[in-house]
Amino acid sequence: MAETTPNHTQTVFGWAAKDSSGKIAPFVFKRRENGVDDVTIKVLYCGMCHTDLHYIKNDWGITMYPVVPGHEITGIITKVGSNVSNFKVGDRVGVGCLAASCLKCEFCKDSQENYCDQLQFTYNGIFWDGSITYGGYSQMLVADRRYVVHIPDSLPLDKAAPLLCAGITVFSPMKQHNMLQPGKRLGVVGLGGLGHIAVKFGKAFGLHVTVISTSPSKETEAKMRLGADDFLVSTDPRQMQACARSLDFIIDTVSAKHSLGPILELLKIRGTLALVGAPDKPLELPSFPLIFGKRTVSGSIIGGIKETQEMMDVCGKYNITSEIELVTPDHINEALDRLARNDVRYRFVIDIASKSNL
Ligand SMILES: NC(=O)c1ccc[n+]([C@@H]2O[C@H](COP(=O)([O-])OP(=O)(O)OC[C@H]3O[C@@H](n4cnc5c(N)ncnc54)[C@H](O)[C@@H]3O)[C@@H](O)[C@H]2O)c1
Ligand SMILES: [Zn+2]
Ligand SMILES: [Zn+2]
Repeated sequence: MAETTPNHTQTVFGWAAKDSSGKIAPFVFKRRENGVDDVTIKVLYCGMCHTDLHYIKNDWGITMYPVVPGHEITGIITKVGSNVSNFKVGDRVGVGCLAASCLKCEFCKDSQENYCDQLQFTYNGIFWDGSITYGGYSQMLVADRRYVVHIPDSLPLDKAAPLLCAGITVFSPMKQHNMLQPGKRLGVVGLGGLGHIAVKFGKAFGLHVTVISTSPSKETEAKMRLGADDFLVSTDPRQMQACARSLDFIIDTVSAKHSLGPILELLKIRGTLALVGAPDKPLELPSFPLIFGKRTVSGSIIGGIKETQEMMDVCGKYNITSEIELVTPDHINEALDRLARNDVRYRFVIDIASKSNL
């Protein structure tokens, strides 16, 4: 589609999945010319979110191949359109999951574009001009100014990249449920890309943080490297029962089907479980832990752009970044395999600029 759109004349090098095999390969494609509301970004780094893997493998049955994944993008502005006043050439910026929304509905007007029903994503979306969007596993991006954020000077662009999706995805529900101030007890289920940033936010905001994981091997690191206070092995009923009714709020970042019952029992009466992980199979919701504990299960998708900028500024203030493993574009497939095996501490980030061309 992009190839047939008239003003899509800029040739870009990137990396795409062409089928559901789980592999990506070099891919040359076209992007639109920089419009009046656009900025052009030289992509320096792109985080590898588990959502990329879901799309690459067509886990959710909605992938439009070829798909150029990547929505944790940082880089430098190289061009700005005539309507752009809040960015200039040379600015350090980031682009997350959002590429377009209707700009008119109640959610767009209230800076909650992420709940607009016409929302289009940075990849595998349909832009306003009808073209398919291609993401950050590529050397250059053209983005509408309304979906771009500034990166504070204090944050390195590689370690800041995962904040654009993993960071805002855990920050937004934590904020909504008043978990940005000290005193409360937070649970984090799944210690991957999203989960480890939730632990960091929890500690920065003075919360007591309990990690709930299937992997006992992660305990030492969770406590020593990330500062978690407690660690529960979710498959150990004794440990789980000993902590029943102890947490105010739990964020569940697990990417595959798992049981919710034992997790819900950890919540205090009237506590909330926020689901952000997106398994391809439905989760079973047992009614007893809900009715006996007056508990709530909620969901949340990324965050709006205003909130993303707020989160970025908070990260600048508290010096919060992702723990990353930097990979060159030649090693994306190895990184995808490791991501699928849950073997990552805690986010792969592609050093896009390490490869000058394909
Ligand atoms: N709601 C949103 O806006 C949003 C945004 C980004 C990502 N996501 C989704 O969140 C999920 C996590 O993303 P991520 O990038 O942090 O992934 P990740 O692979 O870095 O982390 C996932 C964690 O889940 C654990 N896990 C996997 N299978 C498990 C199982 N069966 N039981 C228990 N634990 C298991 C892994 O060990 C890992 O710690 C993905 O499904 C992703 O698509 C949602
Ligand atoms: Zn993501
Ligand atoms: Zn809208």
